[in-house]
Amino acid sequence: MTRIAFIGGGNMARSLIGGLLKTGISASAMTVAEPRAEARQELGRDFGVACFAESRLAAAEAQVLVLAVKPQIMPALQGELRDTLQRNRPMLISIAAGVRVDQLERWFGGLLPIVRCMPNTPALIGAGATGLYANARVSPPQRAQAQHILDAVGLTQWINDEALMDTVTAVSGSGPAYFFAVVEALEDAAVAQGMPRETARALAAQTCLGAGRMLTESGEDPGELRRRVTSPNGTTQAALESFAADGLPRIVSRAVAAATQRGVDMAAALDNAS
Ligand SMILES: NC(=O)C1=CN([C@@H]2O[C@H](COP(=O)(O)OP(=O)(O)OC[C@H]3O[C@@H](n4cnc5c(N)ncnc54)[C@H](OP(=O)(O)O)[C@@H]3O)[C@@H](O)[C@H]2O)C=CC1
Ligand SMILES: O=C(O)[C@@H]1CCC=N1
Repeated sequence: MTRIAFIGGGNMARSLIGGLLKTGISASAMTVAEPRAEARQELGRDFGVACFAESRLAAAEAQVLVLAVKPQIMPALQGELRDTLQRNRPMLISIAAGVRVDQLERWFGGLLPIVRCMPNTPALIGAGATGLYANARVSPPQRAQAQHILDAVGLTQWINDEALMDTVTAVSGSGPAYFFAVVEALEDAAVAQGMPRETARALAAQTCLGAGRMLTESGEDPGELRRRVTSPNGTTQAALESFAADGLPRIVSRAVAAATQRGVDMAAALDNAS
């Protein structure tokens, strides 16, 4: 039985643990390191996993360590995990935004198999999207193991060029927030026209779900699906012309560029600090 230790028991770790339990992995195969006593209690109660205040105790028997702390915390883990890593040589799976494989190798050891990945919060309901990148030390079985862990919470895509991991973060890692922001704006627009907020929310949220399902289930091009909604000189055309006049593609591309750059900058800040 492969033992998996989560270092950090916050939102993303909870999503992954919940997903893994649903695939049939036993709670006894997982441990969690989490400094907050209340969070440890909740993890134990909700998932039946053993929780520890100290990372080295959670990691002691693990073949796979999922590093699920905030990027700024990552360098501090090296002291806590040094002995365990030297003894067990586990595979590391980092989910931290921005943090590069060469940084992980520097902090935790260049000989370790390391997977850098970027999931997203819909992982909580098994509808996540994750990009994964592996260093040269990751063997084919370890690659399959990492994919199995992330497959438990949704779709996975291997990325061959690590520089694109910041793009993954900007597109699907942060992406759920963009769609929530669009739903908020749609809702506000409907309310401004006199619609009750609950009605506006229900219509906007179901439209988001329906459009997403059409896209993923039909396999059709989004442009084609858009054209099918758009009657000549109809209401959709009026809205899309307004979007075009306001420069929607440029707005989106600038936002994705800003998120990508923030990932790069977050990693650079860690270079300067560590
Ligand atoms: N939220 C998102 O949408 C996504 C986040 N990510 C990445 O996932 C990572 C975790 O994010 P998220 O789950 O949202 O964050 P959370 O803050 O919810 O979880 C991180 C947890 O790690 C704990 N922690 C802090 N220091 C240590 C330590 N030394 N040892 C063990 N645990 C520690 C924190 O405890 P305490 O609260 O006491 O500090 C907290 O419970 C981040 O690196 C983020 O970039 C990736 C994809 C999507
Ligand atoms: O905002 C962030 O930095 C994290 C990474 C992707 C989603 N949330």
